[in-house]
Amino acid sequence: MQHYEVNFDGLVGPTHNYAGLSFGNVASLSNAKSTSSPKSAAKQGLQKMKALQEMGLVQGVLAPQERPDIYALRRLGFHGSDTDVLAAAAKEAPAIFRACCSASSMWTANAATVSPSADTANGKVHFTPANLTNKFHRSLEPETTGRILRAMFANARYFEHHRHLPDNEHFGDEGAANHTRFCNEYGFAGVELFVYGRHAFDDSKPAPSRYPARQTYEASTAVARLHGLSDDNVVYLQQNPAVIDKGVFHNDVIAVGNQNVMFYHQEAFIDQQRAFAELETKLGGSMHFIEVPSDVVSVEDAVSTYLFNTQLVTLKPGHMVIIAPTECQENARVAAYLEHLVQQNTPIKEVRFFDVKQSMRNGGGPACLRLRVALNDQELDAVNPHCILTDGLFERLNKWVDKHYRDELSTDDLADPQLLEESRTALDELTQIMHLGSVYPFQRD
Ligand SMILES: N=C(N)NCCC[C@H](NC(=O)CCC(=O)O)C(=O)O
Repeated sequence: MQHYEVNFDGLVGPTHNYAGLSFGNVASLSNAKSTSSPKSAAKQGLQKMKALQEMGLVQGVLAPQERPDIYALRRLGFHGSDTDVLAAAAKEAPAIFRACCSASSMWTANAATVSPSADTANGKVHFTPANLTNKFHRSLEPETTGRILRAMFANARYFEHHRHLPDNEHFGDEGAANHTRFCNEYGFAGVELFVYGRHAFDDSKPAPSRYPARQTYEASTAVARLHGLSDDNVVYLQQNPAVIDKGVFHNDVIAVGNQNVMFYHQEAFIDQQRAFAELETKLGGSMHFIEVPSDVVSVEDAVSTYLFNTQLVTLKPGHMVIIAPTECQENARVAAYLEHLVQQNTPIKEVRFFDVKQSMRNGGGPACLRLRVALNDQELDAVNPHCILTDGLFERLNKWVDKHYRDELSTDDLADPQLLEESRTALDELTQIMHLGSVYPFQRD
């Protein structure tokens, strides 16, 4: 049997904009109110997907969500026609309105936590959409995420879907951005590392003081229980609160893992020695722990370049490639470190750079844009085939973007009723291209 790690990248939605919504995410705040380009954002994402497909990897696509979220605005008391709702919300509550327009579902590392069948008690692939409670604009995502995932992974023989955790910060869950699966081979049972920012039910434990810790220990343990993981294949590790306070709002901003490689910054964790020893013992194989020292790359450089928000993909046994944003190339210290890294005797042999600047300006690097799902070939056959990138789908999606997306969008444009119409028309067509059925609220009224 063959095994694959499939990356499902988020397709950037038609309302991609910079509204400065994410306190604790340095890029989001510093680019607030600048003009975005939804068209180039979507195309940059598609180019990355195509490049990975051309490297011989199986590449998937995850559909964006409907925005502006008229339904959220109606729940908040705005009423009348859709145009009335948009106008009143934009005028009376502009900050809430902008939050309801975010295209943040593009960062599919936050869509869900996924456990491959080799790790779970019932031998199925398990999915739990992330509740994303820490940010209002992101808390609007989980219901539709759940519907889209069910439309992509529909076969109950292979796939099990859970409801997102209770919508409360005690169970704040940010999905795969804080979850890394290690294994010797994708098809073998692995060890799932859950990284959390704070304990919600124990105030005596360390926590950041400036910026929020979005993922709680209690959320991580709940997901592990839902997925039927055993104590023998789970490790928990706390993020260093000091780096959260420097802008590391998810673990994937300071660490990335693949198979038996853990690439991370010296200051990423607390109690790392215990956790790494446990990880190695539970994996029953030898791990490569590649630590980047602070005097070579500072946390600030890691945050501004997204050195760790890179994808680490295996092209052939023992040959991994880092998929990095061009920001890493533009920073002399980070570029020099990467050049040095590929000459060391580790499985990381190459670096390839990609321009995902439209996403980076909101704090989303290459790793944020993808959700990893390890599958065997029977499971892959059971995935909705219209969500797997082929040359044909790539071409079709590019044409679809050209037809429906704006070249430029400012936050003032978000109240334009025409934008809502354009977004719905685009998504309606997309559900036909990707055979998703009626996953969006406007299709279900
Ligand atoms: N690291 C991972 N896995 N994901 C990155 C998510 C970026 C996202 N940015 C935003 O939501 C900004 C939207 C705005 O400001 O308009 C966030 O902070 O949740």
